[in-house]
Amino acid sequence: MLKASQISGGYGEKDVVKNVSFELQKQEILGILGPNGSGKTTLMKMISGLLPCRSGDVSYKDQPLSAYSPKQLAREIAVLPQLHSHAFDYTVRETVSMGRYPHQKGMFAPWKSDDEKAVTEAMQQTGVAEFESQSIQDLSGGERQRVFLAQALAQEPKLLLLDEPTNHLDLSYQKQLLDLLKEWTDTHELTVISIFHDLNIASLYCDRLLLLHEGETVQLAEPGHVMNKETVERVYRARVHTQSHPELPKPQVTLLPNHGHQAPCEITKDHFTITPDHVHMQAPQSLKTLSSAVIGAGLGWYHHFVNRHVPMDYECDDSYQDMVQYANRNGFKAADTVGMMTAVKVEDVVIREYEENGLSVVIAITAGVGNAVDVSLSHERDRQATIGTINSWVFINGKLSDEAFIQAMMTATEAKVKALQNADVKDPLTGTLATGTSTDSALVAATQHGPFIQYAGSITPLGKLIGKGVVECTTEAIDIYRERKRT
Ligand SMILES: Nc1ncnc2c1ncn2[C@@H]1O[C@H](COP(=O)(O)OP(=O)(O)OP(=O)(O)O)[C@@H](O)[C@H]1O
Repeated sequence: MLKASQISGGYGEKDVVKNVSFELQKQEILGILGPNGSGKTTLMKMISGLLPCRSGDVSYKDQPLSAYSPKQLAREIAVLPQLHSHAFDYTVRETVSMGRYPHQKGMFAPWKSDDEKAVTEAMQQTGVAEFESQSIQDLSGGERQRVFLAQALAQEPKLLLLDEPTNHLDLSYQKQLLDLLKEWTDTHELTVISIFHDLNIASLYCDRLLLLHEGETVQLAEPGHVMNKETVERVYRARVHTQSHPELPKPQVTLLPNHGHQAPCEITKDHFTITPDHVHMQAPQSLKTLSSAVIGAGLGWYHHFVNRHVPMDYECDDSYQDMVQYANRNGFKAADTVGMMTAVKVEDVVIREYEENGLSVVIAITAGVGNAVDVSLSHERDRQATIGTINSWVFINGKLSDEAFIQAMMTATEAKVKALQNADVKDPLTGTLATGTSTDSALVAATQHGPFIQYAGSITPLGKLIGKGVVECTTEAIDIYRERKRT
């Protein structure tokens, strides 16, 4: 399709774009990224033939751009430049209709049904049909942007060149526009080159990214290769964190600002309140949390931690909503709360502090073992899970890496299993040693201040504290539970 071979060019004596090469695949979306002034717009002008290349060449369908007349080129390639504030006093329909000019033969060519169809379809798909009789001067920046996109689409190009198309668009229209472009690459065999400032949007929608720095190619590859922490930090001179998108295998970049760091704090037993209804730990500030709770599950930052007592026969179609309402009713905002449930009496919770070598943790366990399960034989059971739960909370005064969070969870789970073995808890169905109950839940939360803790496996300093603490607290909680059952 379009091929740029070692192109250099710019303004005056200076080369702004230096030795850039790429070959477009048909129907792909290629994103051009780079900091301000890195030469993105200049490159786009060179690709579209607006600015000549000082060296190298651009070809389209194996012919140099110069071999095409402007009208021939306009039938193949549409350009949507950055939106400018000035606009002529045309109606939306008139503006979109101008996109048909390259397809018309002669100055006074008749308006054909193909033209009408292309204009109507483009206006409908970009959501501007409702404004068709209005002057584009009376539209908002985002609406105007969509009108010019409609004009470019009405042109029915094979290649669309866009300069920051989502500028001025709200979240919903950004998504609509890019979903539409993606769809057109399939349905209309469209190929797209687009400049983006938003790395995350570019990563989500582009097949490949061309990252520029001072006019040179840093990388030309799939988003997963281009959007790595080191490259982005070096080129954009900003601290970032990269992680994967929650639904797609596409990297996403988060800025790490200099401000907003929380003051140091330390979790102690004093932060816990115990009522007949729940155990509540209110942290002095949000804690980074990994949990399998009913609400606030997964990784996040939370302020309130609630272990709620529910009756043995608790049944609810939507325990998530039930827990949200419970949190809100009790004055903990659900969005700021990790909430678990247990049928055991919550005043039997065992809470202890452990400290060694400058590390400290607080562990809180409620244990009911009526539904104990041997996980190695659970495939033989057909009973539904009922409430009878070991809820394990591990609060860490320290700054954990992601791997330390996961290892802390593993270590706490291994320690829980060991406590069950020590207490000789059996799966009532199989008569074998239990490894947990059918509805156990676990939480690891950290202040993210103080010593940096990279690992939390069983033989690390933190792992040793968690192992000892969880075994001791779980063992005691099981003893209390059994004592209550006996009396
Ligand atoms: N018409 C021009 N005449 C002279 N220099 C120009 C002209 N247009 C751009 N430049 C310069 O060329 C360099 C690259 O500009 P360009 O607009 O291509 O960057 P960009 O990556 O698109 O930037 P931005 O992200 O800010 O839009 C800049 O230093 C700019 O000042």
